[in-house]
Amino acid sequence: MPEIKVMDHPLILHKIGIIRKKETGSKEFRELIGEIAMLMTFEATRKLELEDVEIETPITKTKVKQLKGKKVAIVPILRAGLGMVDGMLTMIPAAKIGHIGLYRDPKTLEPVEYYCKLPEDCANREIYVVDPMLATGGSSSAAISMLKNKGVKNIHFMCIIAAPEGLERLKKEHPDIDIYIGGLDEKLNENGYIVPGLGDAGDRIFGTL
Ligand SMILES: O=P(O)(O)OC[C@H]1O[C@H](OP(=O)(O)OP(=O)(O)O)[C@H](O)[C@@H]1O
Ligand SMILES: O=c1cc[nH]c(=O)[nH]1
Ligand SMILES: [Mg+2]
Repeated sequence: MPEIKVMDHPLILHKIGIIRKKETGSKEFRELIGEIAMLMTFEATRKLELEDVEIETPITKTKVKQLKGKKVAIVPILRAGLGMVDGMLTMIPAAKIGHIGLYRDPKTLEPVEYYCKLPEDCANREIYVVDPMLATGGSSSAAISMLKNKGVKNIHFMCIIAAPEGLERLKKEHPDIDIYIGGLDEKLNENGYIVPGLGDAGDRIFGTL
């Protein structure tokens, strides 16, 4: 069963409070996005399957748990999704990384694709699509459709802030994926920005405001 989970861990909520502040500068913003992504990875990977394997400690033989089956790939939606990758790699260092380049046309709010490079074996991996912001849902829905067109089945989506409108769209267009959200906000404004939100995540991460 697909899972939709809004984070409730105090460390995650505290850090989200800091990135919302308009006076938080790029350096701190970028560091916190990475830390939040790292902490959210704990929740988002809870369903990964384990198997028992026999090993030898320096003392004796014993059984330990190891991750079973599919390997992981992280797929950030450029640019802002890049800010989440290093934090996630701290938790899953062997993950492969795919990149999907999309920007949202400021007038139409429609996603415009400009890049796609995925691991060759992505159809056999557990895929984590990441983007700090889920606003109308256009970008994340398009990215997930691109992956499905390449035969990827096990898709999880992780974002730090979501608008209800984007969550509804994603649930409708991709009812089969897990969705992990740091904070679920009130609404979108007339320009398609999340309220209260945190502004433009990509610009704040890369200092291009
Ligand atoms: O849910 P949506 O309405 O599609 O909006 C969300 C998208 O908008 C932002 O990207 P942006 O277009 O600002 O590109 P950037 O990451 O290069 O800044 C954000 O990082 C998402 O990708
Ligand atoms: O509030 C928003 C909406 C889309 N993209 C952002 O970076 N922020
Ligand atoms: Mg942006």
